[in-house]
Parts: sequence; structure tokens; C-alpha cells
Amino acid sequence: MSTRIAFLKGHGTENDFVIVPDPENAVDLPPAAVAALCDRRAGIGGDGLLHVVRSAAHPEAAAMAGEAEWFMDYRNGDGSVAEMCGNGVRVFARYLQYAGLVTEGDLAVATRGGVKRVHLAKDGDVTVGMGRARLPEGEVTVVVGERSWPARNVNMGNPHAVAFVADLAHAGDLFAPPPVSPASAYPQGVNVEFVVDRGPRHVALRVHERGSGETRSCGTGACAVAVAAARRDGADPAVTGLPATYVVDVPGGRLVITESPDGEIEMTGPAVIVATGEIDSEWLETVAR
Ligand SMILES: N[C@@H](CCC[C@H](N)C(=O)O)C(=O)O
Repeated sequence: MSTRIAFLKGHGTENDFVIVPDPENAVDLPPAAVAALCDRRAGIGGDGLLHVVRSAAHPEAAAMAGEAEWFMDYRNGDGSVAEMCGNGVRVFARYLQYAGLVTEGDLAVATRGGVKRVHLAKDGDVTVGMGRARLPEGEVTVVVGERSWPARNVNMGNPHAVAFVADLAHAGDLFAPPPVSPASAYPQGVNVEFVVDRGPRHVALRVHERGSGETRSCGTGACAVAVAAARRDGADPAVTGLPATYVVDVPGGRLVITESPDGEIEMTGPAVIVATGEIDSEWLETVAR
């Protein structure tokens, strides 16, 4: 018999998500079901899915339950799992507020990348403590058609290759993942950012996301880009935080990346809930097969 499963739709700088509230982790969401829900023609449509589960009810988050009541079980649009999603955490926090589960101010969210500190501000912006960057040794190369660029390997919990280019159009149509070499630098795949300068500590990017394709924003990508830009601008290579505030324009808006007093990278931007609805459980079971 068909039942209804509640969902919401939200976005952060137009990185959009299907949100499935499921406090007790009762909804089966295999990769095929997630991909079908994120399909923009046959499903609801989204770059990814935010499965909202109580940390205590999820085997991957139970150990964080003492610190964070809610776990962001994030999935990419193709159904794959990722360690972290920066825009996703902001939208996740906005959902918790929308549902009356938290109020304005500070909260903690459990993710596969650890517990993230979030601040829901009065003006509607949401700030997330993104931790510190890891900068694995060795240069990588990004290729698009006849062009190639040296890129910086930056890990924000998930992997990124950041290439500074002369023109964002040089990234091409980004219908397929741009090749990055050596492939051994990214055994789990990679998110690729193309970056141009807009002014002092102000850059703009396009991104091809692992598991989602080209998106209109990527929070972890914006942080990786800010870190790569700071290194290029002469920041101390031993420091894994950010020495100054960077403004990162994405196709879907603007993110501000700075450093907290304790050396953590912080990202601020909007997060919006745009719709609520119901998923037909019979359809979901069919597409999940
Ligand atoms: N859009 C996200 C990143 C989502 C995960 C990424 N596609 C991956 O596979 O690592 C963000 O806002 O950070």
C-alpha cells in the first residue's frame, strides 16, 4: 500500500537539495532511490539529498550523539556518499530551524566529516565551522580539451583540485568530470574548481562536483578555493587556516570565507527552504529496485 514520505526542497547559493526528515532512520534510501529523487525530470530534482536523522539512530553517527543531536546523512545526486557538504550543512540547519527543532543561534550538526558548529544568524545567513584544510603534497593537473592547468590539492574533509584559469569559459561545458592527474592523488574521485580573480581576496569559481556534475555552488569547494588563493597570495604554507577573509562568487551567489579565532575556516552564506511535499512510497520502492 502506498504511504506518503515527507520531503522539503532547499538550497544554499543555488546548490539545491531534496531534504528527507527521518528522525528514526526508518526510510530506506539506497543509491538508486537517491538518484531517482534527485533526477530533475523524473524525480524532485537536486544536486544532492539531505537525509535528516537523529545521530543516535544512525550507525555512522551514534558516537557523535552526545555532541550533536542531528546527523546530516548527505548523498550526492548520483546516490554516492560524500564525507562533507558545506552548503548542505547550512541548508540542514535551516531545515532544523524551519521545523522548530532548533532556534536561532548556535548548534552542532554531526556529519561524516565530524561535528560541525553552525550559527543561524538573525539576518538569515548561516555560518559553518568547516575545520581546517589539509594540503596533500604534490602538484596535480586539470585538463579540459587542449588546455591544462597546474592545480592545488586541497582536502576539506572531501577532495578538491583547484585550478586558477584566465577565463571561467575555459572550463567548457563540464558535462563530464574533467580529467585530473595523477589519478592516484584522488583514489575516491575529486571535485574540481576553476577559479578567476575578481579583485583583492575576491575570486569567482565554477565547479564540477564528484557525484553531481556542474553545480551552481559548492561550499567545501569555496573553502578549498579560498585556501588555495591564500597560498598563491603568499600565506604561510605551514598554516592550514586562512590568514584573511576571502569572498568567493559562485554562479548561484556569494560565499564569505574567513577564519575563526581558534583557527577554523568559517563559511557564511544564505540557506533557504523553498517547498514542502510528499513522496509516494510505492514510486520510491519501484525506482529503488
Ligand atoms: N556541494 C557540496 C559538496 C558535496 C559533496 C561533493 N560532491 C563530494 O562528492 O565531495 C558543498 O557545498 O560542499
